[in-house]
Amino acid sequence: MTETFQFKLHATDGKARRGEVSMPRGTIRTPAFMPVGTVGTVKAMYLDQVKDLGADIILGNTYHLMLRPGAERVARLGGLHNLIRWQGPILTDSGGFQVMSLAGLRKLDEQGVTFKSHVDGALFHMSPERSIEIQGLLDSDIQMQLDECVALPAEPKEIERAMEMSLRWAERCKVAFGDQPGKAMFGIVQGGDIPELRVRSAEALKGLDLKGYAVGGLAVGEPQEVMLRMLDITCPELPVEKPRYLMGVGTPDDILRSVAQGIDMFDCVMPTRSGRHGLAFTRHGRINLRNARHAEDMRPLDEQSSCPATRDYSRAYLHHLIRSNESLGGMLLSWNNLAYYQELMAGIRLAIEEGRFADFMAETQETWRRGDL
Ligand SMILES: CO[C@@H]1O[C@H](CNc2nc3cc4c(=O)[nH]c(N)nc4cc3[nH]2)[C@H]2OC(C)(C)O[C@@H]12
Repeated sequence: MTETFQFKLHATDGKARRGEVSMPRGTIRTPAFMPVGTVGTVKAMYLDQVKDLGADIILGNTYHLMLRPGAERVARLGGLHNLIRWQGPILTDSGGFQVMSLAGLRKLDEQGVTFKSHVDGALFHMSPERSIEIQGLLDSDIQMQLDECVALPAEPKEIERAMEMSLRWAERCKVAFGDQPGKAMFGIVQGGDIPELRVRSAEALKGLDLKGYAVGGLAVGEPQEVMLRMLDITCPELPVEKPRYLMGVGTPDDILRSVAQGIDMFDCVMPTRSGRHGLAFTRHGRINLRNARHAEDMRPLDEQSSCPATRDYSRAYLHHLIRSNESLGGMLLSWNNLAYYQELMAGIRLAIEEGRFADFMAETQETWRRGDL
């Protein structure tokens, strides 16, 4: 832990990076996977479990928390860490993406976004300044700029307009954030699937000398190779000595291939959301426990795992729980999936330290292909 926000690179292997982010609330070992805690909870998990699995940081969402319980209320209650009992770092997304994907967007202009809450239809306006103010009220450790993420495919002119406005909003967020030594505000590279817009966005954000850089506008339905090509173009434009965060990614394969492009931080609802729907991620690939073939299979998901959900419960029981829509089914598979994601991250970090990341990636992908489900 440090009084200020620091990023140190310990090792590189090709473009893959092994580092750590140090902050007053704790140290984040990178490459890192951040479990998503949208409304102040990593769904179906106790945060002690999340920590014990190796997560150093979790994610919260400005959009959801401003609606419920409300940013000023969270501040009155002592901040998000105090309320949810998570003492490590928290990164909060700024709300723009959630407004586009969840709320009833009413207006988007230079001033910000005006939207109707998906909870009760109430009207809200959020400017870049208000987004940073809300993240401050939440006592967030890593705050994201307000940006406009355009769903792909989109017209180049539309992508350019959104990218340029996001740059202007980044400057306003930097001013609003001011100087908070133990915290960080990250810029977000936009530019869709257009290389020269990606480069322009990255270069302009680099000029703002921010503490970290996210790559946004991806994992919005584009093919994996398009996402990877945008990383291949964007990462070289970002400062080597600052952390890089790929928003909303992804599957285990997405993560491996993005680490290979130089990404340090990830978040995705995949392990928790798909766990609640019956999908298990394992060392041997994915298992859909809804499938009737598991109904009498008394094997656990993986008897060699250190995670009780993975080692001690039969597939037959998990199948029964998911088919019966019992809470315990989602709890056990969320536990299994987050355990698998953190085990994958630990394997990635060690492989980079030992200079064998390419072999680790190939072996892991081969194990998934071979299955043994
Ligand atoms: C696989 O999960 C689905 O895919 C989305 C994740 N993909 C994603 N790309 C993102 C881009 C941005 C961005 O450009 N800017 C800001 N501020 N935040 C972002 C957050 C993002 N998350 C999840 O979001 C929904 C709920 C649509 O389905 C999930």
